[in-house]
Amino acid sequence: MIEATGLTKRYGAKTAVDGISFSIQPGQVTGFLGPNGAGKSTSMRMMVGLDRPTSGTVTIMGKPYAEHDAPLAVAGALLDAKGVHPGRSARSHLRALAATHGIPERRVDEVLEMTGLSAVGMKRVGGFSLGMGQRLGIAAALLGDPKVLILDEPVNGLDPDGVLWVRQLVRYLASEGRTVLLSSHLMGEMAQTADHVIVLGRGRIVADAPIDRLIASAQTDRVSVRAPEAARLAELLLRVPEVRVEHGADGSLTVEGVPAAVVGRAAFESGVELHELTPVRSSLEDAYLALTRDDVEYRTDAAHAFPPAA
Ligand SMILES: Nc1ncnc2c1ncn2[C@@H]1O[C@H](COP(=O)(O)OP(=O)(O)OP(=O)(O)O)[C@@H](O)[C@H]1O
Repeated sequence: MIEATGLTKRYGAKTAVDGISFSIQPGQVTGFLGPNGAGKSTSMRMMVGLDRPTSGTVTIMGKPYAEHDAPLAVAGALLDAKGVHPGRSARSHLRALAATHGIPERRVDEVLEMTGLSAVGMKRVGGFSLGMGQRLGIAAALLGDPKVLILDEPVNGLDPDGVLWVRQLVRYLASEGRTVLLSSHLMGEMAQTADHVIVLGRGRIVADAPIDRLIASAQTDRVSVRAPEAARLAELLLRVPEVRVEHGADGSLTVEGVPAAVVGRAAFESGVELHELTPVRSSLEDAYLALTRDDVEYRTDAAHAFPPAA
């Protein structure tokens, strides 16, 4: 369990984390989401004592991380996969880490095996790909067989196989009763991995909820429709005041503002033939974008970023 109370971090005039409180539960995967600069990494660094809170507290299994006798057995973190000496081999890096924490050497082989790095354990880390570096960072986080895993963008740089591996690994670790917190900007991946999400915006919590509830909260009436007489159907539907209709490049219509039953009835009563009538389910991305619309620090106005070709 990770618990924060009034957790705050200021860097000069900048408030990176602004008095947040939360409780991250064992036995599930919690996703940490938020736009660039929202304060996710700063919060994670404070959890493992790499940054000192300006005020407030964060504890892991009931105590600040640094106060535990065997901290690597309490929490393992992947925060900066580049923080390894490039001249060292993966194995020697992990052996040194194990030795300083009283962890038996056979555990090094176990984590190399778990992360698929056994074959390259003797290779210099400087020659590692981004994905191999991420795997080594995860291996280091797992070294102490910790109760809590804190992973900052673990799938960054991984190929689809690696992304799937991280998903299966963290789900397995959570099923064993561990607490797993991970950040990612990949909403589709997060939707398949997390049970619960905490969304930050400008250092504050904008949502803390089970993922299903968050996605459901973004559900709107949206229906995908295909009809041979699409233009006529659109004209009919637009007579209803709250309806908006978008024409897709593939000839489909997306109808917003009324449920599928209303669209179906309107088509039926007017004798318009339908080939498809599908309610469009909201996604984690829809929910996330709606929640963080006002909290994006570095915004690109798409209309200006991509001017229409002359
Ligand atoms: N050492 C530092 N000194 C000054 N400002 C910092 C420092 N570390 C972070 N910040 C600022 O604090 C804010 C939060 O940064 P943080 O890295 O925690 O965000 P994040 O949510 O992890 O973003 P990203 O998704 O881009 O990784 C940002 O505005 C950042 O510029």
